[in-house]
Amino acid sequence: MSSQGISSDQVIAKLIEMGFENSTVIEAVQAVGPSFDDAVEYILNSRNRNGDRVTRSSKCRSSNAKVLSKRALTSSSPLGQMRQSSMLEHFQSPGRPKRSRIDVVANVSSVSRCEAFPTNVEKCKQPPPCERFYNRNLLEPVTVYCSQELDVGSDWEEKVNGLLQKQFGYSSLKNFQREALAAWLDHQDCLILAATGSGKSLCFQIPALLTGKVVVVISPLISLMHDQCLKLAKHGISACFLGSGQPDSTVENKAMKGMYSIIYICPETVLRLVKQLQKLAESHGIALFAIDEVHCVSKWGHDFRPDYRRLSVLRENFTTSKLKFLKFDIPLMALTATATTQVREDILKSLTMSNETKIVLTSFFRANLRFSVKHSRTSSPSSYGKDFDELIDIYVRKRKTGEKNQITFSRELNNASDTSASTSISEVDENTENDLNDIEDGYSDKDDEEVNSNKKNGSQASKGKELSVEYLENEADIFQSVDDWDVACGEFCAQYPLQDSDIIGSSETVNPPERSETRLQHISETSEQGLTIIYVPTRKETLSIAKYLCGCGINAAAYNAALPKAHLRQVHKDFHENNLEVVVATIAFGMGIDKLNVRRIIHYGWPQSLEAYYQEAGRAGRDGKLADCTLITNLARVPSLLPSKRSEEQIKQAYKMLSDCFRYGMNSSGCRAKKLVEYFGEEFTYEKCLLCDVCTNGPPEKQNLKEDADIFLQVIAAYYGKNIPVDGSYNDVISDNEQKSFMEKPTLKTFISKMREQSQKFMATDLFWWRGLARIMENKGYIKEGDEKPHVQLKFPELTKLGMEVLRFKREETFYVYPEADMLLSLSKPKTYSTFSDWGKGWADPEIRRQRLERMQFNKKQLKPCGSRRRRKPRKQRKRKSSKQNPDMRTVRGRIVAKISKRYC
Ligand SMILES: Nc1ncnc2c1ncn2[C@@H]1O[C@H](COP(=O)(O)OP(=O)(O)OP(=O)(O)O)[C@@H](O)[C@H]1O
Ligand SMILES: [Mg+2]
Repeated sequence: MSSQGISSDQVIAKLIEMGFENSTVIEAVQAVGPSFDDAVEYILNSRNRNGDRVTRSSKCRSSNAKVLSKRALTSSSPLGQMRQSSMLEHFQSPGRPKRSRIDVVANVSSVSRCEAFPTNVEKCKQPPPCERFYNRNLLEPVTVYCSQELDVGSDWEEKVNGLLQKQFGYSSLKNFQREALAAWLDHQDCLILAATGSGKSLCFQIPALLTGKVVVVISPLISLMHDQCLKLAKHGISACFLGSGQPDSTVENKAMKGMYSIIYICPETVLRLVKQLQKLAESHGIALFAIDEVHCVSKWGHDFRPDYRRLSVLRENFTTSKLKFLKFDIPLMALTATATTQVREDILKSLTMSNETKIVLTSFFRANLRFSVKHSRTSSPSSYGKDFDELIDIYVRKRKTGEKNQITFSRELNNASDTSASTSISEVDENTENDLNDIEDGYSDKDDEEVNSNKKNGSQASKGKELSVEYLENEADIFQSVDDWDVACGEFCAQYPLQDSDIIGSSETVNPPERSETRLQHISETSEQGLTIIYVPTRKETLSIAKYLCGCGINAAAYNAALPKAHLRQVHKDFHENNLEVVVATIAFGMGIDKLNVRRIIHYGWPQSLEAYYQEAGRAGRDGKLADCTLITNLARVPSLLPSKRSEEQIKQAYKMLSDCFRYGMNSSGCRAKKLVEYFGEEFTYEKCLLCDVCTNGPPEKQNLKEDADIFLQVIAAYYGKNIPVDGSYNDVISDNEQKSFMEKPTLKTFISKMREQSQKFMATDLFWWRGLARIMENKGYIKEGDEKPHVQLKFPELTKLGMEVLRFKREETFYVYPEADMLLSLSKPKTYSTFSDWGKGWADPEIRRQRLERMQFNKKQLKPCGSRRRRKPRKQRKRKSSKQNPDMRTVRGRIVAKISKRYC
């Protein structure tokens, strides 16, 4: 026993735990006796005695060692709880003969990353810089010297795998992770495009563990940073996050002193801390800059953050030319799960990533996700009962009796949605009554989607609030600020020992895709109910749906950026601790969040893009088990662009993205997973996913729509006065004198009225049929949008050259196509009268007319008290406006036909 009251064995054990070599420790204890301080001193001095390199930081070594030894003796937690994985353990092959000892120190000014890692991953010529240990309470960095020269060699991967196993509990790296790490070892910039839940985070976490240098991760949301830090801490890795506008700079100061292995930071803060980060690079070394969710860089992406665009400062300020102590530019690693080819190019350019940037691309396909699309009105609480019946069944009816339901919907939030709830009962009838009219409204003459959106949101706005773009923007959570929580920063110290329960995921997390049916055998179903996230477009809907579900006995909570920050944190906490069953959220929730047992994602209403949709759907099934991604939306309504500040260019792009999303929903014949991955530019190697609604139910029957297509082409050609030339040389560009002014341009609806007028057969064919057919004909290249302004759905159809040729030469004998979702919907609409003319004739009978008028009067009266006047008014306005725009409406016949057809539809 020493004077400090510990035995030689205890000192040896502690020193070994700290990562010192066995033989070195024994030698030291034999030399100085059972004194922890002296043994550390002895080991450190022995290196100097051996004539190893001494550098600046060696001056503070002994004080650091003292701090460490003091902590080791006083800390109640075992030392092991403070340490990160030892470089030695990962690089030294067992039984390998010892090499000369090298004193490696914290000052990395003389030790570049290349010294720690070879350029060609064949041979490591230099040792790694150092390993740092952290005291959980003091968070003092302590330099521990690696006593052996490293030889990473070609088996670096095995060593990383060992580290993976120990630190994370994973058996091996995935292929794309291996590629990304190899690029980083080679000092290359790297753009990683891999599916949601594939494990991208590991690509930037491993470098921190390997080098002992700091990894700086740029992340868009505090909740995401928090989530990742928490996970790292559980895996024994110290991390912190730095948001913007922090009143207390303690964590930031510690971070800039290199006290955390991984620093999560928002883009604004990176821009502010460039100088400090340069100092950090000099004092401790920065292994890499990771830009997570890098699609936020791109204006063409779905979640553009202007500050992300300024991240080119990373390339400008952390190069060898700028920082003389660097031997290589600090590599950039950019990661995302949702980037189209255009977005990828924009990322590379905006971040000024090197020309040799390695692009690591994996399949975007998530084999265990079951995609489907369903139709619903979704516009009011009256739809909830039908739409969430299955969900209620899952959570409530099947729940074991006696289990107490915990309602997490707070009183204040409850009050917020009272308005919508109070109208729900009276709206049921009204909605049923007006269903068809409402559907027709979805494509009105005043069909500017943005305007429609304002109208829609406006009707949802709380009473007393003025309807303004700002208010609507506020309503929709279009742009999520980084400060989504009530904390600006936080630190997470490594926690040891690792519990089994802490090891999240397994090597089976993502099943490698395989061919055809055998693939499905790997996807296990689970009986657990798991969690559900319902994504809705507006904040108000988060509240009303959460309230509805709570009323049904589900543990549901609302999440949107306008709710109190403390509530948002609580929801996150409850979500992670499985205290919630359903989170009803705007886009503010979920990006990057890794929760294994999310069993279903429901999009209730149109998402704004397929990127957003796929990103949000990607929260499901991260345990590799079967999970559902359902889009429930009003297929009869053309989706609208939620208001936001956009440049003209961005508006065009936003419409394009929305239109792609709309077409995804309308698709009735192609595998949904295939559509999604192909959207991201991937060639889908399987024929189908075998899981989605289209794969399982099969496509609808093909129909020969030759006659429909012909009349459609004819009325367009007739309008533009096109005498079909004999040689079929129709020019796409309408000459100046033929070109009508914007206001005069006929809309799709105008052409539909013409077709109804001209053909007995098509008199009763409704809008959705033609709308769907117009899309199909547009895809075939027969017609095109004639307006310069972008639209989600073709609005001003014009003939193309091909369309003209088809018409002129009657090239196609048949026109077999799969009717799309809205076309099928129009077929399924209940029709009171067997034919349109039957219904029309009814007006001629005085008794029938009297009854109908009475009913209309009655309905009008009924609608007034339940707030439907707001809904009716715009319809009247539209009629007036349309009569100005549409010459047909000026004639009595035109008006009657339009009125009757509207009533019918
Ligand atoms: N090598 C590996 N072996 C097994 N599982 C792994 C491996 N790497 C990562 N994982 C698992 O992958 C899961 C998802 O990881 P991560 O959060 O990094 O995904 P991501 O690709 O960033 O997804 P997102 O795009 O949604 O942010 C983790 O919970 C982890 O369990
Ligand atoms: Mg991620």
